[in-house]
Amino acid sequence: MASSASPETPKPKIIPGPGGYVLEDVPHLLDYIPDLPVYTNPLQDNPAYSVVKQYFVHVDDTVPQKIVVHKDSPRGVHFRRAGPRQKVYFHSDDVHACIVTCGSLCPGLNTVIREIVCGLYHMYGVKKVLGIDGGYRGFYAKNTVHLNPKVVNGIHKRGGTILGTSRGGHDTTKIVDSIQDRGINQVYIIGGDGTQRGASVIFEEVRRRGLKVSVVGIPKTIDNDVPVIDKSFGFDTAVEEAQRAINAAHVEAESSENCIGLVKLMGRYSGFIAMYATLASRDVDCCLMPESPFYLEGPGGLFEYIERRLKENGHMVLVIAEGAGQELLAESSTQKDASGNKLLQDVGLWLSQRIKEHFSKETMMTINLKYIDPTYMIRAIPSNASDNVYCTLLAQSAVHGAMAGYTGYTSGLVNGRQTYIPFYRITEKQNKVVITDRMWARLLSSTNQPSFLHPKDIIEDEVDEASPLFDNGNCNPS
Ligand SMILES: Nc1ncnc2c1ncn2[C@@H]1O[C@H](COP(=O)(O)OP(=O)(O)OP(=O)(O)O)[C@@H](O)[C@H]1O
Ligand SMILES: O=P(O)(O)OC[C@H]1O[C@](O)(CO)[C@@H](O)[C@@H]1O
Ligand SMILES: [Mg+2]
Repeated sequence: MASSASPETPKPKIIPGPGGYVLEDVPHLLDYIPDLPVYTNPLQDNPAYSVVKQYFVHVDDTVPQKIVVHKDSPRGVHFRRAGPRQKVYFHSDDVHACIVTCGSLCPGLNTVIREIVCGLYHMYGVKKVLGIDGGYRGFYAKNTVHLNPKVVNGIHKRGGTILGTSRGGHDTTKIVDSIQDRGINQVYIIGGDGTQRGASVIFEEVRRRGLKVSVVGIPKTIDNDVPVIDKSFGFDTAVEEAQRAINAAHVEAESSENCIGLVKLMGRYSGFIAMYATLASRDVDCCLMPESPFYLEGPGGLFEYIERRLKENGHMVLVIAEGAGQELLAESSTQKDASGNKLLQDVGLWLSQRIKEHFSKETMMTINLKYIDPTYMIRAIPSNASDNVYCTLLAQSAVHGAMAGYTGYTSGLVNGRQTYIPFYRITEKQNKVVITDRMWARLLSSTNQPSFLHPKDIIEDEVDEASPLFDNGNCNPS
């Protein structure tokens, strides 16, 4: 169904209220297709929900972005609370949904696919759900697969994505042509920051064409670099799996004299995996991340610290995120992957080499170094129990929002509540570890590593820049 849409780029829907309250609302199909037929939500007749008090989310329910406030502070930015609405804008028989997974693998992708299919089927009676094969390019260059609860049963126990995924290949016109030609009216797009940027331009094109199509993002990434949300699904599982590599490094290091266990972990631009794996392990003596510059030689440098730790303890464990210290490598790479992400040099191998050279040439100390790079092993696994529950809630929230006619949003957890976040808030920046925050101080005090920084080197981050993992008082109460 098409209508006479206004061609201009949609403006953010900012709704002010008393006391400095601001709702950063998400678009609705009614914004550009007036007079849409409205239906009663079929959930009201679903026996599973018959005893739930106030099952439907109140139209005015919103969730604050910041929950730590002062008594005089303004009420601040809020997002629309996710969940089922009393009225829906799709008749179940008319829904033709599709699901696509893009970017790299992440534990939980299959769980989200499963729960979107089952949510649509069991909660709303929707029978037509297509899986798009192989990421964005699958819309126009690959086959599709029909999904139903039987097809997706049990897939949450498997790593990877049953739909396949890819980088690159985002051609907005071809993708929206495919959506239009196939009569798809709900598009569920699972992926990281790049994917959400792709979803945002698909939504804009859909809106420009005036199509009755809800475009919904579900944020995934083990790197946790998607802003605003508490954390991305798969992160927890990846951190848990990284413990196995750190444990092995510790066992090796403890077993030989002057032994260094060095572990490289994923994290291209953000060091969350390295930081959380370090904090969880307590066996790590030093954690290096892209957000915290370091140097090797001289007073206060890494070599001096390693030497001290070996003399004190006889062994040590180092964790380095793959994006750390890239500026120190002689040749920094200018190569990019198909999506435009920087392809990095192997900082783990480089650091191993530099440490070995330093101790053989500059000191009388004989060292042992055991290098472990678990690479894809931390993400090519099924999600753990906590991520599985998280994926289920994200997927169900995504479905409720699309059925209620919302579009152009990412389904995300903010301060422990499911919300709908407008795409522009998700795509405007990347989430990074804030090294002026207490959490980094906690890490420094747990490892006793040097900070490699002087207070004068630190440019104050604005309070709003702080990562939700630190700032929201939920995942990591300060
Ligand atoms: N600015 C953009 N506009 C349109 N499409 C984009 C944009 N950035 C990335 N994409 C598309 O999104 C898809 C996934 O992007 P990318 O490979 O960067 O992974 P991601 O979603 O960031 O996940 P991760 O980084 O966790 O692997 C690719 O198909 C890519 O072409
Ligand atoms: O080799 P691939 O599949 O492009 O993935 C590598 C990247 O994926 C990520 O894990 C993001 O999921 C980055 O940390 C890493 O650099
Ligand atoms: Mg990314």
